[in-house]
Amino acid sequence: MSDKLTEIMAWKRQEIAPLIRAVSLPELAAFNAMAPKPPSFAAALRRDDGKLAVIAEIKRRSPSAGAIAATTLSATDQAINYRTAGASALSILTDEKFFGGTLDDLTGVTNFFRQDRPAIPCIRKDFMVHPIQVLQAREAGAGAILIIVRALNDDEIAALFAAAKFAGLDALFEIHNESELERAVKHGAKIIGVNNRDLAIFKCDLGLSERLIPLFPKHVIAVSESGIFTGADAARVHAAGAHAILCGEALMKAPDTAALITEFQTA
Ligand SMILES: O=C(O)c1ccccc1NCC(=O)[C@H](O)[C@H](O)COP(=O)(O)O
Repeated sequence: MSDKLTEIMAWKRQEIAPLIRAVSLPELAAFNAMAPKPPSFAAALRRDDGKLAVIAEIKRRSPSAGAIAATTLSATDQAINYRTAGASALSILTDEKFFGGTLDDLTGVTNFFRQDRPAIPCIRKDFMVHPIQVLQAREAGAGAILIIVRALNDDEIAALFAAAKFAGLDALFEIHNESELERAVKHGAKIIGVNNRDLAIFKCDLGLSERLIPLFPKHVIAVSESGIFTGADAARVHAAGAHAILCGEALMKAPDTAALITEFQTA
């Protein structure tokens, strides 16, 4: 791992160091029992009609694209736009340094939608390394966390996944090659996403989803992430077996969000 992800992970470990304390599984379970239950992320990704579910990402900037939206963009306004346009779930980047997001973005969005039915689930999109971030995600109303297989050792993955389960959260395992897929499956992942973006050179290749998704165990929910801009792109990964796509830049910049989501869903 010698690329942007290495730099981000090094920063993340430094950023959360002052917050770290032991977080036990009973503590997470107790919090889960008393907090309002978040809508199921996993359930939202399997559509009854067989169409692609769209996880719409709120992303103000990124290392690969630079500025995507104004720093002043309201995450809640963007979430309302996505929901109205037909998104099945939301991905909310909470990393500030590289993506311009905050945990408050996530809290604001989940609070806004708390009474809405059907509820829309949110994933906390951040670089998770310690169960304290899982507790933060649950407190902020997320329904899922991200586990980037390549960035973590097996003990860290096991600790994060156990924390997520006890906190009542789903986990999206992100992979980029066959050996990472094998590791995700070994950990019992139920939702696996192929990141089409090579984080060393920032190039997206949908061929990666086409290569890896057909290898997923049948019970796993398959997500294709990054570099999806058109209905034709969505059709490629749908044909490969994706249940859902995770899309940021294209949706953030779309002049007509509903039209693009419909294009993705009907691909
Ligand atoms: O997007 C980046 O530049 C990036 C760089 C380093 C680590 C992660 C990165 N992206 C995180 C993501 O997973 C994407 O935001 C997500 O898949 C959506 O991608 P896109 O639709 O291409 O905006």
